[in-house]
Amino acid sequence: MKIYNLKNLTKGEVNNICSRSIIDDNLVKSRTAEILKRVKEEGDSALFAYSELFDSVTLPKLFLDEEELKSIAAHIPEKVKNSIDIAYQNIYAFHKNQVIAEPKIETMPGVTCWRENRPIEKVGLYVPGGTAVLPSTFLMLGIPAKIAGCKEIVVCSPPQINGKVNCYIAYVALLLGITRIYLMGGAQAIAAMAYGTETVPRVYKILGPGNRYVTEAKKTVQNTVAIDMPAGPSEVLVLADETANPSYLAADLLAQAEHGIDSQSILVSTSQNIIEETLKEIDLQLNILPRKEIAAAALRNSFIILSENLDESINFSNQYAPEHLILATKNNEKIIPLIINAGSVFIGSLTPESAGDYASGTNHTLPTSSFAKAYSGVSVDTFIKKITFQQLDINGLKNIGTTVETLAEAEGLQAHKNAISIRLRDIK
Ligand SMILES: NC(=O)c1ccc[n+]([C@@H]2O[C@H](COP(=O)([O-])OP(=O)(O)OC[C@H]3O[C@@H](n4cnc5c(N)ncnc54)[C@H](O)[C@@H]3O)[C@@H](O)[C@H]2O)c1
Ligand SMILES: N[C@H](CO)Cc1c[nH]c[nH+]1
Ligand SMILES: [Zn+2]
Repeated sequence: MKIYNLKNLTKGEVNNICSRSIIDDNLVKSRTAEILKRVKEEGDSALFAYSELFDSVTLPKLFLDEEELKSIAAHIPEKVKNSIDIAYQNIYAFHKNQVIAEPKIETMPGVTCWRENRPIEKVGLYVPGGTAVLPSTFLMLGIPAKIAGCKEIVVCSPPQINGKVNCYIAYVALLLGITRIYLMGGAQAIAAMAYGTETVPRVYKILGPGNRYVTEAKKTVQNTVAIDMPAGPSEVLVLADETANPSYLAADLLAQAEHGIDSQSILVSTSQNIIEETLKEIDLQLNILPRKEIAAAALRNSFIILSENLDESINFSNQYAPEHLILATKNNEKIIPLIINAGSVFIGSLTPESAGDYASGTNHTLPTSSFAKAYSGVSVDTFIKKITFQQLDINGLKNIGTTVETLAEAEGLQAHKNAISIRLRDIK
């Protein structure tokens, strides 16, 4: 991990770190563009070809149906099944609470305005399955989609080496009432859902995290289809003072580092001692991880920042806008109101980020690459459109009439004015 002293960094260097320019993505951009173009032009045949190229499987067909999912799901170990069920309940409870009907507002006597929720009819969920298969992500996307009431839910996930999905993904599908999974990953899956192919239906909005190819593809197809947000590769920023526990800090930094070679883990601390102890802990813990090569590569893209005081640390964090922010200080409660940009926040030494990744209830599909400055993580709202309604009665038309006529005239739009005047004449 690179170590910086915040007071020695120029504004430009801080900007550079915060822009994630450490990850060079020109190659990813050109490869992704090529994949999108080919799927758009060739449809299914490109999808079969990319499965062979990237996933090393020759697929007989591009999806698994309900019967196949049932037979795969039958192999799920009881312990994992029970844990998925508990995670499901917590995620469901947290998201169900997000459905709020707004009251109607009478802005003037006789002028009533309100908004109603409508589910997006066709959504496409991307469930990552490259270096690790993530049934937890399937829960994070599928539960709010179901609560929102989306009619058509298309799900894509990369095929495993046997040409199927694993039993956890199959089990979550059945739990959610999803009866088909399309076997495709990466940019080609995003292209299929954005443009449609002979087999894969085109959707109105694509949601879900993924690696750099997936994220780049989602960003590119935005002139055709809506997306949730750029989500991935994973990141964490830990704010720690001298009271933090270095072994917990190391564990949390490594948890995100093991996601992928391009993950980023950042420690910002006011304590030189905590930094040194955390580095020692990282060495110890890294060596026993099965995915140590991946985590070690991610740590080479990661860094530690020594800051003078907590205010400086918070400013840096707001500028970096991390996907996950962990607060490991003696004054966490005071920091909370100062957080402006973050995807999701984990407070105190007993709140590991892994809890939110799997089961506490909050959504783990979160904005990365500083997009937390403008985007929220996935929620029921991500699957909903809000339609505004209004109704005027005679009183309302009389009350608002002159205002609208005057403004229409000021804009030189006579027909707009007439639409009011013609009615006012009738009710006088
Ligand atoms: N921000 C979030 O909300 C969030 C949540 C969960 C996971 N994630 C991130 O999702 C990512 C999952 O990545 P993953 O790779 O394990 O799975 P993935 O499913 O995102 O990607 C796998 C696919 O990538 C494509 N691919 C791989 N190498 C390629 C290459 N060289 N050229 C073109 N395409 C290629 C293949 O088609 C493969 O099927 C991780 O980066 C993780 O950090 C983010
Ligand atoms: N940390 C990831 C979001 O960046 C989510 C996840 C899934 N499984 C484990 N972690
Ligand atoms: Zn994680």
